[in-house]
Amino acid sequence: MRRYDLALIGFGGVNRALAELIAERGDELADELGFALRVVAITDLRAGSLVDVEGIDLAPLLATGPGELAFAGMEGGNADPRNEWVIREVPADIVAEATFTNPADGEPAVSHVRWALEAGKHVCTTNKGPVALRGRELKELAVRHGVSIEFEGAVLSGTPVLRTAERLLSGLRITGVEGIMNGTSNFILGRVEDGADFEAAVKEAQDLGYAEADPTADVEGHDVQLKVMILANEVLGADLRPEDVFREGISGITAEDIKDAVDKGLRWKLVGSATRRSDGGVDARVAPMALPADHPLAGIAGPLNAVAFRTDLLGTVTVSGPGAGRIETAYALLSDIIAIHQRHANDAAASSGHVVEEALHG
Ligand SMILES: NC(=O)c1ccc[n+]([C@@H]2O[C@H](COP(=O)([O-])OP(=O)(O)OC[C@H]3O[C@@H](n4cnc5c(N)ncnc54)[C@H](O)[C@@H]3O)[C@@H](O)[C@H]2O)c1
Ligand SMILES: N[C@@H](CCO)C(=O)O
Repeated sequence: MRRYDLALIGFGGVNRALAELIAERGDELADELGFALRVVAITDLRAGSLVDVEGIDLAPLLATGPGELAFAGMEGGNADPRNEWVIREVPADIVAEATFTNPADGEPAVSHVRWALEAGKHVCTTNKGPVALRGRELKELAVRHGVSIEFEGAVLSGTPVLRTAERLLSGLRITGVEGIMNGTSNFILGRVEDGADFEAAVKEAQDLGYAEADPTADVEGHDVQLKVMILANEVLGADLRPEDVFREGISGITAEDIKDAVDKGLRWKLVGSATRRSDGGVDARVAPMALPADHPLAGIAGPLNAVAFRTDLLGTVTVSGPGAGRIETAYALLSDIIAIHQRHANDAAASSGHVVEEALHG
């Protein structure tokens, strides 16, 4: 059976949840998917780095609280993350990048992805920075090195929006996308609608693992701005930069505004959209909107998100599902690994994917 060795860059909510999936359901997944997964390296800003080319024993790491994990002193461990060395030199097949999203220039995640691709390693990432800000260049780099870069989790966590557009809507002309694309802000708006305090709702979203490391990115619309860029670039063939996407967040909406809207049968939602103009250009924006209760997006509640594709032959096709969450986003990484396997299982390049003796698996 083929086996893929993984290097996890960033060991916060998402990559820990991926490690949990591998530790708890690895055998079941191998039976179902036809390949095994093994973690050979982990790096994290706070915990340091840990390398074991024979496979890291994940159970003790997962039994340690996130804030308490320190790799220094463990065999193969170091207090320093040593990202570049790990990404370039440790013999892994796939690099899973899940460090902080930097909406300004995407770094250092852009470099993490570039190092991996240059080293001939596939990349799966949930990090919106590299995809939104440097996606075109990184995809070209991947092609040049005969590897894949997959990023389903960059939009709507594990809900398959990008792959639906790429694989299931091909042949249609997509003229625009519109949706609720931030779990945190949607959760906050709902909680304030229920009477909670705004700041308390932000804290709840952080505790539930929905929010960015700096939740300003959620509340002020930077996160949706990046997602709109990704959708516009991937689905509408645009090449948008942040300054091309008008952005307004939800911080200007008061509890009073929310109550007034409810009294009028309206619901405040943070809506992102990208629309193809008749001259071929794309208009894109992020802004709060008070939607009538019967609007298809008005009922999308809590961390649930939705993206509606406007198409020529089918009219509007909407994909809805979790927009945030640790395990939901770890599933996005798993779906990326499945996509890499499906694309490369028979490649010569994939011969770096190790073959595990059948005998080991019965
Ligand atoms: N949590 C979600 O619901 C969700 C959904 C979709 C996408 N994402 C994206 O996935 C990524 C990870 O999200 P998360 O919820 O796990 O975040 P997190 O803040 O829980 O974890 C990020 C981890 O990366 C580490 N890190 C940061 N910079 C690093 C660096 N330079 N080198 C090594 N480690 C570094 C941090 O120490 C932290 O442990 C983010 O980019 C986020 O935007 C998250
Ligand atoms: N912070 C983001 C994570 C998913 O990208 C959200 O709340 O939607």
